[in-house]
Amino acid sequence: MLSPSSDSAAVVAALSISALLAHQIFRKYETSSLPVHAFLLLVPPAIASHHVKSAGAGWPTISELVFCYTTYLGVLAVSVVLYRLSPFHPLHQYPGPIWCRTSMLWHVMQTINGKQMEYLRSLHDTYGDVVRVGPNHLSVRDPSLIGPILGPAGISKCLQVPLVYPPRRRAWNRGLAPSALKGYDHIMSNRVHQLVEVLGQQEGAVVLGKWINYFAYDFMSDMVFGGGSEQMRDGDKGDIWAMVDKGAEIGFHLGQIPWLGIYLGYIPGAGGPLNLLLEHGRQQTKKRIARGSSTRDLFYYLNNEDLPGEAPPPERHLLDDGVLAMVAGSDTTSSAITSVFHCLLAHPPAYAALQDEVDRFYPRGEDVCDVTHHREMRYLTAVINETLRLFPPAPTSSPRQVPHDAPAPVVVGARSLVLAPGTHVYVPPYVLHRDARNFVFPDAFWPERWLVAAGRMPLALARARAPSLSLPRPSGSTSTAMYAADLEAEFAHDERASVPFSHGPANCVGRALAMRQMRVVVCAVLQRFRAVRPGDEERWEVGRYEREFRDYLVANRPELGVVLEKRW
Ligand code: HEM
Repeated sequence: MLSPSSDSAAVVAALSISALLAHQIFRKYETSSLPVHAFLLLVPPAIASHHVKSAGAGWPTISELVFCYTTYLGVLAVSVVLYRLSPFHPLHQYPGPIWCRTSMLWHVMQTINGKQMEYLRSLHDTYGDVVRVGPNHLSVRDPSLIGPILGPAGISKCLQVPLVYPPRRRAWNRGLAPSALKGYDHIMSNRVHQLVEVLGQQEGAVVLGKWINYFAYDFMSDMVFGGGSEQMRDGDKGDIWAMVDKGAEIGFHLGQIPWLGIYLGYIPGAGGPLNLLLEHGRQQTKKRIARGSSTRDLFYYLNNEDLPGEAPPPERHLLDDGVLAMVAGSDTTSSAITSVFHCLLAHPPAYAALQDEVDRFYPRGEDVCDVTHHREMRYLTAVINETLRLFPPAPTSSPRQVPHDAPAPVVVGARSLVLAPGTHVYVPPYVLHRDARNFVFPDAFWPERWLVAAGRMPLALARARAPSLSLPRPSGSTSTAMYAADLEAEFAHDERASVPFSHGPANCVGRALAMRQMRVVVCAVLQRFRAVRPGDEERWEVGRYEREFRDYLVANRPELGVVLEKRW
């Protein structure tokens, strides 16, 4: 309650005007500085409360403080929401659910279950190819806009989700160029042979994803830091994978509401596994920098050790690079390889076709790490492409953002998408991959589609390999048969829309390495083992993988139980 001495109408008016001013400052500068936030949110009501205090009293009462703060913050919140809903907002013209317009909290609530990719897909199915998914956030499903948004003349990466700090990208490019990859081949060879050996020692059903995780982490540690991990030998002693999974999940949610992340950063222990993950990556990096290079690992390039005349980059960039390499270099590839095995086990004809190809190129005794056959292994490539289409390891990838201080809106693509300063844009791979206009039978695993599209397999043969696929019955037809002519007419395959590694100058720098790793591991396992579903068919339910596949920037996948029978 206000004291009788106060002029409450004047105080309310002053508080409201200050709140409206604060909104304009937040809107224009989107600052993430804690002192600025504290000043704008706390100081005006504190000053006002001194004006409303009872005459002669030293300090305002609790009720006077509550009155001032609720009035101020209430007006601020209402002003923000009304502006976001109003025709004055620069994204007003784009369709989307009303709650999405008001706050990113709605988005977080819808995606906290890890199903962001399915949520975005459903929004696009309802609202079209460009949807307003947040107050200042658009999601785009039009393949013709991929180049204009992500390409060289497009929009740069959202700085709240910093991956590679842009000037550092050149060093990453050097460290993952074809010549550098050759230098990592011996590491790949040692680790792949070790994987086959440990898998051969397991009895009964194995959780394949766990072993692929161990392999990926050991390989990444050798390749990035020159060593330091022996998970295949000793197990995950430091609980690294729990840290990676949980840390990625927390980082994903905080990335959507950056101010929340800033506040939590000041509360000791609030980031939990995310902080542990960051700290672990930094420690690994510090040890590696202190040790110097014993081999040409990735840090040999990131630390400019390959450029003798060049000074090393600042330590803070190297620490960020170390954390990024640790997660991006192991979790994504492990996810992709695990998904390949899920798809093969769920589709025995595809497994049989791939086994034939592996046996042709890598019969017993042939070194699976000899990568010279990869180019000719077209079915293997089709299986990997198809797996990455259905289960992209980064299902929504990272957004782009028009800079806040851009002098004018950016206009992109033939459809002249107008993006105001500050707009975030998602181009989610999962959504593009599962659009029937880009890929016919979008939810089906059908590797043959890639061969048909490349002119390497007749459509009729590809169709015969997948008898369960059928197009909707033509109106008036009573037949359930799929006629070749129907499919010919309906066959959609737009490779522009296949973007598991994203697109453009800030795309995945590790693409070539990841493809090499996936090919080698799949060939190595198929050469040595026959992978079968564990006896209990009920437990091995095909739909479970899809249901439990979750999007936390990097996909979180369910355990994959497999029995590996030795082939010789
Ligand atoms: C199947 C495996 C992989 C997939 C599907 C994948 C996918 C992606 C995607 C979608 C992005 C975001 C790109 C964008 O925002 O445009 C990305 C970024 C990145 N990836 Fe990968 N990735 C994989 C493996 C790897 C590997 C093995 C490395 C090696 C260390 C790596 C290193 C990176 C880095 C450093 C970035 C940040 C690039 C930048 O910001 O300039 N990735 N990846």
